[in-house]
Amino acid sequence: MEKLSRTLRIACIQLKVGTNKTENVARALEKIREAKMKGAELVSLPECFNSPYGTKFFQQYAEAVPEGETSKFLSEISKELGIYLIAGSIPESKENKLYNTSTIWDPNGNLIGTYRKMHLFDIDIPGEITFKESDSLTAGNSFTTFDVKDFKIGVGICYDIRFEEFAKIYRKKGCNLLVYPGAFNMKTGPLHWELLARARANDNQCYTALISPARDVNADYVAWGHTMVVDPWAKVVETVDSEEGLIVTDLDLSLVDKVRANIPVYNQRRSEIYDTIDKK
Ligand SMILES: O=C(O)CCC(=O)C(=O)O
Repeated sequence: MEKLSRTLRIACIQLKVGTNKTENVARALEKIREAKMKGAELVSLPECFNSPYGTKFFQQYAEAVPEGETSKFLSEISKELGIYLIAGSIPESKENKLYNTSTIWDPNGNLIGTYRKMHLFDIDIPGEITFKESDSLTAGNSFTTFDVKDFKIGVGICYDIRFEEFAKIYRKKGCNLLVYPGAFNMKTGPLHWELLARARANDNQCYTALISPARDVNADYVAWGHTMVVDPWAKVVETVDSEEGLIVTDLDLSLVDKVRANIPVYNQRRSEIYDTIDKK
């Protein structure tokens, strides 16, 4: 019984996302069912799973949370299947503002958390990729954690993974699993996606999962794919390529304990020194 609460079967869905919202949601529900059939207890969808990723789409696809239709389907499926669900993200509309928002559902279909992307993706690599989320989105300001068995899970979205302080706060809050629905691109994905997943897992000695949409070469924004789960040793335990796919894997907290005991960086930090210099 004790051991059971320290293992968790997680599923990460690398979903094919197109321009038809109804089809996107239906497809997500189908894949969530497949994950449940494989025994998943916690399922995660990618960033922007009901809408194409792009500033010009956010307004058109946005919904209120939890009043919108996508939330209704998410609540129903989590309850029907008795699973925890991190619903990647969707464009959320609230009081004339738009957010990139992840909703989290429990096995009774209750909304137990929402996370609004805190760091907006504004990038300008002339001649290659220019993207400015802050043209249409507002940033969130709060962290979101929730518990499943003995796991404490912290949620971030995509670009958030570049900010190591953000992940460190989750570690301080006691998280042992970080989940980032995300959609890197063909410029930053090849060098940075796996590097950042492994870096955050290594810094914080926790499991880290990154969940991308599948690659669509005809889309305005071409996602890198490569959904992956990394363990606290910073080892990639499972990954997929760029097509639609599903990872189902078991996480074990004894590995988190072991790594943290073997390499005690967390307790050896010299915060008193860093803080003084950082504040200057
Ligand atoms: O940081 C990157 O390279 C990609 C970030 C991104 O695509 C996003 O935040 O949605």
